[in-house]
Amino acid sequence: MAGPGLALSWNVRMILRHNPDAAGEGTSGDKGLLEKVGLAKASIGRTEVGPNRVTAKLGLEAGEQTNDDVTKTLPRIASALDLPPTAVRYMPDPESARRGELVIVPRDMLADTVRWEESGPSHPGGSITEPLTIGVYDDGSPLELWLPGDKEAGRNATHLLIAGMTGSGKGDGALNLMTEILSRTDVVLWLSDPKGFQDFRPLLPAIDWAVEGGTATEVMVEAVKATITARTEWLGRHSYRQWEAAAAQRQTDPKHSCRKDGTACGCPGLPFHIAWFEEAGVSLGLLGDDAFNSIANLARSAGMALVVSLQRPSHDQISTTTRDALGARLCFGVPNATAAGFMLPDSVVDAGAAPERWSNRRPGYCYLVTPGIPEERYSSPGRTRWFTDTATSLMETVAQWAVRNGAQVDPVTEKAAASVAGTAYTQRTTGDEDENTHLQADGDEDEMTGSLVDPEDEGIDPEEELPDSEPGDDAPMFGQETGHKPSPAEARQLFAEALEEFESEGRMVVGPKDFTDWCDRNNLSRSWVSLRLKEAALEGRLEATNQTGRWRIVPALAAA
Ligand SMILES: Nc1ncnc2c1ncn2[C@@H]1O[C@H](COP(=O)(O)OP(=O)(O)OP(=O)(O)O)[C@@H](O)[C@H]1O
Repeated sequence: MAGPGLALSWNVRMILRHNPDAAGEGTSGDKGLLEKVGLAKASIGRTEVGPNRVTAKLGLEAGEQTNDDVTKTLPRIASALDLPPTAVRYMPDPESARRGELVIVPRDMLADTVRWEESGPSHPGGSITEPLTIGVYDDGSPLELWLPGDKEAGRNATHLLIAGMTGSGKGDGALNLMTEILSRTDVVLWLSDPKGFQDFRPLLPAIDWAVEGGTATEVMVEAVKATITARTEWLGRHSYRQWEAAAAQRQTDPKHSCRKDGTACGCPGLPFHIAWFEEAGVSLGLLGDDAFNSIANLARSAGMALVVSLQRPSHDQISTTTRDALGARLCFGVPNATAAGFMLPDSVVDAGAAPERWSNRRPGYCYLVTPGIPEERYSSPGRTRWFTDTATSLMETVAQWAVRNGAQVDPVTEKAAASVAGTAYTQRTTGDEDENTHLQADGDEDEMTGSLVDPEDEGIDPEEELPDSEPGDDAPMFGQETGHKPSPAEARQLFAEALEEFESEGRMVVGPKDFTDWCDRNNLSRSWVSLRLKEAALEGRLEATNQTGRWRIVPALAAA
């Protein structure tokens, strides 16, 4: 039975308000269309028409063609219908190699930019369990995601990987998400941003801990590791199989008591926790994939999510293992199909997703692959909202609101972070104090790009006997008096003082390179420092990190 609903091209034209008959195509138009694109023997079944969406069941001739053939013809279908390539998608039926559904979204509803301040946060004062709305899909429905899991909704907790090339609108996309997070009442945010909070400055007051610079990020990662353990333990003790909104509140339910006698314990709640690593190519390069990986795998059961943003989604920035451990992806325009393939699952690319077609010409356009959203949606483009200068004052308002009404860090997370980061955490400054005193642990640009092991130190054998420095070995070359060479006991004392000084400055991860000036001042060699660092680790003053030659200071000052 042929009805008007059966003709794809007719419906597409109707939606676009073109006169269907003018083109000489009525309900019989589909045959011609399919023939033109090389699918002559395919048949179109039930067709549904929405305000800006036509979906049609497609059946291919048995044994002749497969769903892959349809995928290949998508650009030609778009051409035949005179639509942009991203307007046509195909969802293969997982049960059949020759059936699927063609989805056509004729009008690009994303072409008009939407300013963020026109709508502002979607659920101000709500819970992080409500959807985080970051824009719209091309059919006008909300573009949203969740970070915490929900057993009843059948949704897993996830981390998020955000990628896009310069100018693709990744920065504004991040602001959409961050303003959503900060307008909820049961979540705490930590942020590492090597770009000096360029995009996020108005929101800083609401961020519990914000760091820039390589060493400070290392410290934050060490703190995240420690909090994972403490938080998982807390959730277990309070009988939560995974984090849920009730965990963030004071524990008044006997079902979630840590007391043996089964009465309500009244413990303070544990807000959801997000650790956000901007331009993570830098931090990943510094920290190594393994460190990130292990964190990503364990954090989800601790009521924590990682948000990781990357400019170049490729193997040299992040391993496939880490990428997969992160789960959800938000992909803005990318330079080429390889980058798209790295970010999006094959099935999503096959269904028509092609972020390389936008590159940086369509800022804000993105694909979102995330738990809780039906897979058919993954290949639908969305657009995040635009942040202009006029958004700043509303961002500041959101931040001020969050300072008063948002979640405070809980004692469990706070203690675990302080036990590792010491004063770097306990004396952290927030944006509402002094903009210029943010923890910039080293401010050393070089440090941001390369290995943390100084090339000069790479060859050092830590097992080597303590070398006797030759006189003059460490003396300044010109114009300064040859300094006094400290005795071994003095040297150790100076070294202990140096560690205390690093600690008081919040520089909680150190290596020989950090002692360069100190060596010059004290007439001691870097190889002596390397050995002394190792000894200090044996004594418990330092602890090894995942990076060779980098040591974490075990806080003494915070504990005192
Ligand atoms: N949804 C949007 N609609 C319209 N313009 C947008 C949108 N999102 C971002 N833009 C604009 O596009 C340009 C690039 O955006 P943005 O700076 O966020 O890109 P980016 O990917 O973060 O680039 P970079 O990595 O260089 O910071 C900016 O001028 C921004 O205002």
